[in-house]
Amino acid sequence: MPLPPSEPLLAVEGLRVSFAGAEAVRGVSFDVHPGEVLALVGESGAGKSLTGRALLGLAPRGAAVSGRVLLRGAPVTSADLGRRLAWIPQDATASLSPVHRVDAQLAFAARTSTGRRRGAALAVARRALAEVGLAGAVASAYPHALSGGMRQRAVIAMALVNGPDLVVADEPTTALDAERRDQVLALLRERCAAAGAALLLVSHDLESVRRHADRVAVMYAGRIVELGAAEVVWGRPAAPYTRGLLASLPTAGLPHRSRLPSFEGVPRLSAVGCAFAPRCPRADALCRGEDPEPRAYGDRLVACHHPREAAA
Ligand SMILES: Nc1ncnc2c1ncn2[C@@H]1O[C@H](COP(=O)(O)OP(=O)(O)OP(=O)(O)O)[C@@H](O)[C@H]1O
Repeated sequence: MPLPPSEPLLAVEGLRVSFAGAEAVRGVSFDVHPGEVLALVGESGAGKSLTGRALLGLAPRGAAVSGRVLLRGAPVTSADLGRRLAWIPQDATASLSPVHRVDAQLAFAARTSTGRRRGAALAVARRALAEVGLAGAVASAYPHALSGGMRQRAVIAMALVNGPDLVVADEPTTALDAERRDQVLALLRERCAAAGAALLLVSHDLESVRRHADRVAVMYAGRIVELGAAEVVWGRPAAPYTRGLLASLPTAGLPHRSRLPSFEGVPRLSAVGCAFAPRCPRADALCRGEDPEPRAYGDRLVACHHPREAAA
């Protein structure tokens, strides 16, 4: 069912994930719109994967999760996973079963969550595989007979086999070299667009995100610090953390002296104030005393007491 442009496909509201009282995701809110590519970026440990997993109901054992996740206005349930919501985990190709043919594995996915009959499910599976360029003998091979790139395509076909509204892909290309990474992401984006599915891309690969995302949410220490259209956030970052993150790109074109001089140290999670304050060149007493809430700053959201737009 098509949605009015203003109504989000997915609404994440105040998502929190903690382990034994220690919060790893600290009140994350964002929307995903139909058909868009939204990237969650940030350095290792920022809480990107946990956010992606928790919103699908796949938080690891021992995690306490709170907040609301609405799909087309209704709370997400376990029945949505594999049907309206698809998940491409890190190292997804390793999750293909070595003892079943690729088309049979997709057919299984197309049967269990939809109630299709065996023959219909196999036809759907083969069509999904053909759409990513895996047809004939390749489609009915065992995973070990396929190249790494072919297995990646099979994983994309598997995610899309039931026509989901949203695909959540967690670092889908980490194991690949830069050129293959880009090809796989381009294929993933193209197939999602063709199927009318939105894509939530969890990634620390900033170069790929620059090319493939419509919007970007930058995470730091369990919070979103900046969220907006990719060309806005990448072209004119406003949060000091985003600017530092982009300066770490070799192609960002910033003179070395304009890079964040204090991009060292660790986030401050237990104390009051902004978690980035110990590393931030703009931090003052307000930053050390009060954690900034996300608020509108021009055409984006920024959680910073002293946002300042700067050319990247
Ligand atoms: N099962 C777990 N038990 C305890 N802490 C966890 C668990 N999973 C994640 N964490 C903690 O939560 C924080 C966020 O983890 P997460 O995997 O979301 O980071 P990330 O931003 O995806 O990083 P990366 O890019 O390295 O995957 C980390 O500090 C991590 O130590």
